[in-house]
Amino acid sequence: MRAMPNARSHPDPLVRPFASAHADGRAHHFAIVPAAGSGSRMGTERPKQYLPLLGRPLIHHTLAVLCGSPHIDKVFVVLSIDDREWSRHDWSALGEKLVPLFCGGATRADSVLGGLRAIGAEVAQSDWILVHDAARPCLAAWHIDKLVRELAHEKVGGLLAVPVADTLKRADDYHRVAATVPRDSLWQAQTPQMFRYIMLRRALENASQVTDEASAMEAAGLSPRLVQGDTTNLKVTYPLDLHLAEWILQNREGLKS
Ligand SMILES: Nc1ccn([C@@H]2O[C@H](COP(=O)(O)OP(=O)(O)OP(=O)(O)O)[C@@H](O)[C@H]2O)c(=O)n1
Ligand SMILES: C[C@](O)(CO)[C@H](O)COP(=O)(O)O
Repeated sequence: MRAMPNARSHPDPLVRPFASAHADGRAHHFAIVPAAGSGSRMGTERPKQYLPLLGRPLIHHTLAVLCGSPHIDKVFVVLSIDDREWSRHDWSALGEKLVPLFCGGATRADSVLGGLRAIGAEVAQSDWILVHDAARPCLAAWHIDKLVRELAHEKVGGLLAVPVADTLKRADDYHRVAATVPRDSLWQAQTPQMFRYIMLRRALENASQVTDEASAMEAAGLSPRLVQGDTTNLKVTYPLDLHLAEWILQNREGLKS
């Protein structure tokens, strides 16, 4: 008869019966960086995370800030199974924290969930996971500091976000204004989004068609906390964003809010 696996040491945290912890008794912080997208809105043949930005692949800037953060123990970057670019670049300057995982999926949520599954054996259930888009290369150390500090005593976790600053219009099918939408209480979600490993994994396993981690947590009935960031942490989506990102990185010191 085949021996039953010991549930307490089972590699899949969803099977373990109670929250495990590290030997030092504290929750650790890990980053997951979804980088398996094709960048269709950018319109370039090369996926946007590898486009040159100040002499390095765009994603190098993103990973450098995460790897350089004293808060973060390891940085897992989730790449497409078919990725042809990663091995063409030198990542050695980023040090030992960086771990590539070739397990990206069809959507951003699939890529994040693939990453969470892949690291299941080395994280504790209550560890914090910071999910950050590869396509946000202007993340700054102070963004991470603020997020980690403000969420340290939260049960659920939360995300960086900025209050909507413009008047909002809902369009009809002909690009005419159908309505003005009250912007009170509206925020634009950014990343990192920081949640406990087991809660985030369960939420994503059960969610359908979510565009960020917070949405999956909301679908699970939880209320992530909004931590105010700033617009320098932009997502490079369209060609103009690449120029804005370059300017922000070159002028970073003068932009600290
Ligand atoms: N299947 C996917 C799709 C997206 N991403 C990642 O999720 C982040 C945010 O997604 P987005 O800006 O939409 O990137 P793309 O999907 O590459 O862009 P587009 O939607 O324009 O195709 C990016 O770092 C992207 O690489 C991913 O890991 N796996
Ligand atoms: C996660 C995100 O960056 C928060 O703004 C965003 O939802 C990603 O969306 P995309 O449509 O995959 O670019």
